[in-house]
Amino acid sequence: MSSLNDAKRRAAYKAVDENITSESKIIGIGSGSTVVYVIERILQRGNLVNKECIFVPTSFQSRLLIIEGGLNLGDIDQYSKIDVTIDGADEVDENLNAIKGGGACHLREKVVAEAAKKFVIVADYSKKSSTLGEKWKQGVPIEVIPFAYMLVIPSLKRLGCENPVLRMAKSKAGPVISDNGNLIIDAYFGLIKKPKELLEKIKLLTGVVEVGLFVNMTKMAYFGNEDGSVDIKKI
Ligand SMILES: O=C(CO)[C@H](O)[C@H](O)COP(=O)(O)O
Repeated sequence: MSSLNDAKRRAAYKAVDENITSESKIIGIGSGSTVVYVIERILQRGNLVNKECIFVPTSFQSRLLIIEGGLNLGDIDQYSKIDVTIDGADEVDENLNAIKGGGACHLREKVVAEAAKKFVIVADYSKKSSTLGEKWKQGVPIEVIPFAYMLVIPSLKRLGCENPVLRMAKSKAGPVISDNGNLIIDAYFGLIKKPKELLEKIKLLTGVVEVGLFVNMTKMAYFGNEDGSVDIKKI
């Protein structure tokens, strides 16, 4: 296994071991490659423990992971109070603010994170930074209503992004379509010194559904390191 995948797995395993306790009955499951290891660890706990729990997905991908693992699937409409949500991130700063949405799932991820008493991030060492925008140069993922994307692009330029890019699909002609039927614009703003301010400004643009800036939401982050250790940061 590559050192990056090993780091993801170690972070995910530790986060599951320390945060999914016998009290955790409703559990939010994030999206992305690190979350695959979260499910792997949950399955290792065995059916006897897992059958007492409901798992709420944040995407088509995590819904499938839950179903394929034989876990109890729940929807946010039924379970709007979640004990703990564990998710990955594209970049995490020293205050545990994060950029998310590299997998275009940040709308549902934010809902499931906000519904949780505790939101925990799992990531490898490459995601840790002091200021957002330092490592993740692809830009802040912004989910927009298809009808409005041509309006949102110039608005993002006015907010300081030089080159907002409509995310294009890799194995399909045309744009990435989110699980909610929307488009994704990636907007790089350089170093984001004031993430809350930027989030509020983007959120106010007509046509924007959700912004992949998670500000003041994360309680704990687990970072797998190259040497096999895991750094834990708490707020
Ligand atoms: O926000 C996300 C998806 O929308 C993911 O959590 C984020 O992209 C990190 O993914 P990975 O664990 O594959 O690095």
